[in-house]
Amino acid sequence: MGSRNTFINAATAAYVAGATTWILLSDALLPSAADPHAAAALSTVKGMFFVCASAAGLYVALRAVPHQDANTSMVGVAGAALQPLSGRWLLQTLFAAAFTLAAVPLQRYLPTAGLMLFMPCIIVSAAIGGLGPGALATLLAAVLGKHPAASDYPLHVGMLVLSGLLISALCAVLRASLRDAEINGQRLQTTIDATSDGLWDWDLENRILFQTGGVARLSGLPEKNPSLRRLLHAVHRDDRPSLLAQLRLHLAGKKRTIGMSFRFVQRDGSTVWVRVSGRVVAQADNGAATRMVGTLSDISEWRELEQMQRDADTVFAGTHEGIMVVDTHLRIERVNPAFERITGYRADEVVGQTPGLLASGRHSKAFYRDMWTSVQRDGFWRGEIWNARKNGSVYPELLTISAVRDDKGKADHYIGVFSDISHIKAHAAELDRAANFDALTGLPNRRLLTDRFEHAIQRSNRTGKPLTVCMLDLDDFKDVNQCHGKQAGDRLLVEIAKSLASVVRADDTLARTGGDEFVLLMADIGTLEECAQALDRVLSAASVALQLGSETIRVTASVGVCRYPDDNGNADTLLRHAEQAMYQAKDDGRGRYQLFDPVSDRQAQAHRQAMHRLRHALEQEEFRLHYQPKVDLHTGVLVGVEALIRWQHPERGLLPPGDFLPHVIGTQLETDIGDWVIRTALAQSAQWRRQGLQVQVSVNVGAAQLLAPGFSDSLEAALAACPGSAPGDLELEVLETAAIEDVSHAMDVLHRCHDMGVHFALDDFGTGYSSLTYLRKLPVDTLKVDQSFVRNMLSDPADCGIVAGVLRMAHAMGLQVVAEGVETAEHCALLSDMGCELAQGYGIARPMAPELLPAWAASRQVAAAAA
Ligand SMILES: Nc1nc2c(ncn2[C@@H]2O[C@H](COP(=O)(O)OP(=O)(O)OP(=O)(O)O)[C@@H](O)[C@H]2O)c(=O)[nH]1
Repeated sequence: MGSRNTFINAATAAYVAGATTWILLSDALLPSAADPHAAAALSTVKGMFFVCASAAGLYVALRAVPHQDANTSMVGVAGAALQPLSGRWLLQTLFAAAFTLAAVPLQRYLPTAGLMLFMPCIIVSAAIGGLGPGALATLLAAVLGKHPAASDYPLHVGMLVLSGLLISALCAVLRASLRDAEINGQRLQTTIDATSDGLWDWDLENRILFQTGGVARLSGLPEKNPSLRRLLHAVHRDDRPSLLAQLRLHLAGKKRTIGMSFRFVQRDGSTVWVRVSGRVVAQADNGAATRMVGTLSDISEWRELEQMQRDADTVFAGTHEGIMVVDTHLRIERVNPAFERITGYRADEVVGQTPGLLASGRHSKAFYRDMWTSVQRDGFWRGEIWNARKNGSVYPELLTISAVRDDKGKADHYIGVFSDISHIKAHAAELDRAANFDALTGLPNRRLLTDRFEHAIQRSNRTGKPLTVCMLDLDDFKDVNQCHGKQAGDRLLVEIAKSLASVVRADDTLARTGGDEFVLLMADIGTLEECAQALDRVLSAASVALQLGSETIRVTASVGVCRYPDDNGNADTLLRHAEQAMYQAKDDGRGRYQLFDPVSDRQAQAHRQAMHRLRHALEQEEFRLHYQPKVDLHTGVLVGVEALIRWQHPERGLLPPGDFLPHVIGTQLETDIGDWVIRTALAQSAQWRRQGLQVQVSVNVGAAQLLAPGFSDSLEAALAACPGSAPGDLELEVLETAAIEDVSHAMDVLHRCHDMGVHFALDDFGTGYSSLTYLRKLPVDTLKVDQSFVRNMLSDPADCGIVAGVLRMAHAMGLQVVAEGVETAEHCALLSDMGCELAQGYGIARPMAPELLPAWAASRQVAAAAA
């Protein structure tokens, strides 16, 4: 404000002085005019010059008048910015001096001009250099100007000095103002350039939009000064209507300012959030807005922060985890709704309190100390903790405490996030129960038993006291289910479990390991006598009675027992031994206990190994079939062969069936080997047929094989797989004892096979007890008289009588008879005399390899022909 007034005063004074000096000095020129016309013209020129000069001066002065709001405090800054200008003062001073001195000689040529001659020098020096050079030029003009004799010369000098100084002062002020204006302009530009914001100035009358580079930059438009229309076009389609609505409201005077956030869409499709603020600053007489100014700010970062804050607030409020913010004095600052839900405390009840409010009393002070130590050291702690709700109930939570650090790494506050894991714990307990305990009786199951077993063994090792392992299996429990229903069976199992639990000690383990199977681990039973007493208690507990209405159900149990460390194996071995002993107890009559016997265990082991080796032999095709001829006793001609299995053992050579077959009797392997024998015999029969030798092959079929499900189907398949042989070529020799094991089933199978064309012989006839009625129903074609009768028939009349009886009976039933065990020619002769048609035995031929049979058969043919 000060500089503005100073300027106006100086400009006015300079005008007064300059104009007066001009009038005085220029009027002195008039007498030099030759005539009155020339004087009048000169006066006109002089006046015009004055008008032009004063107009130019007025224009410069008005333009240079400092703005009313100019901030004088910035002059200092501007001075600094214009430092280079002040370095020129010497040059300007020298110029002023030289320019003024140059005018001195001109006085001689323009004597009438007088001191006026120096006015341009003064004005130029003042304009270029300001007060200093202007004053110097004035001084030099006053001192060096020619001294005319005119009486008013002192007045002229005085006017020159006064106007020179005023012009210099005016120029100085003018320069300072110009400098200020330039500095302010630069400052404004620097400020605008320094911010990413933009300024805009909208001339509504002329529809012109002035704007700084920031506006164009934020709008993402390529042109430097985009039009209002273009700008609005760059505004996001969704934001444009509200922006225009605001603008309209403001222009209509219904809103004091505009201020809103919106998005500019950039050329790559991304958006930039900006905030516009502005207002009308000028209005026409009718109140219509003529000018609006405002700013446009980049608020992308702010929006991002705002979004993050909003997200954080949403998480804080909406998460299922409880959150508490604690200050460095461990006072709760803030909690979220989930905290209130989980703990039952309202926010206003806990803010200002310490988290100790939630302590359940289940953790020691050391626990909390360690927890906070790790928060301080590592920045966080995570773990399970038991806390108490407002209602006093204690619950487990999974808690994470994180330290929030400031710029210097010092903890600013702490955030605790926790979730109530009661349901997870309950679920885990439930899973644990399901995984480790039997659902029906609640006793440990096999899985938990394994764990307890290890501990029991370790404990026995520690204490030196034996561990008694019992496996208990209820006898004929199936019958309970069948007679009384499964529910009754269940109830009995529960009763027995309870009863057994009541006779074992706390340290002992009672587990249910199967349907009606329990395992007992009893520690601290020293002598065998004590053991026997304990087992008697167990047996009597197992036969507890269950009252079902008027009925009483009761079962006995068989218990197998082994004792560690006498039986020094691991848990699996001990269980296996107890199980073997249990089966032994069952075999010995049930309702008793049996100590494990290592000898029978070794036999069982040997049996398992043999089975394994035999299975391998079958897979590796180590079995062979040898064939023993059957001949017609009258002609001596070969009529059939009996296939007999051998094992071509890689190390032990050819083994007879008695060395290996007993191991497989009654097992699946017996059936598998039997199937192999049938397939091989059929293939061999087909091969002989191709060689011109038609001979019936007999195959022994064991009871297990015959009665196994699907026997007739597999036989049919074997016959179909061997088209070169006829079903009549195959005879199955069935033991009499096998045929009577399950009569109706055997009968069924035999009939089905017989229908396929397969022949049957009843082997070892006479050793069983089959009734004649039953024998008649069997579809057998041949009876084989057991060799025990044949062998002794020569010496034992009783055996001879049996053979004769069998022969008579067979003939009466229309059956063939084959005598086995024929060892001598006398046997053959006697049998033949008795009417027996067929015979086999060492006296006729030993079993032989298949490739030898054709030659043997041929030799018999030759002998028969010769006879
Ligand atoms: N009620 C009931 N019966 C079960 C349960 N689990 C298995 N069983 C039956 O228990 C019986 C066990 O039979 P086994 O042990 O093989 O035979 P057993 O009749 O006891 O004869 P031995 O053991 O030879 O004395 C079977 O019939 C199973 O179906 C169960 O949870 N509840």
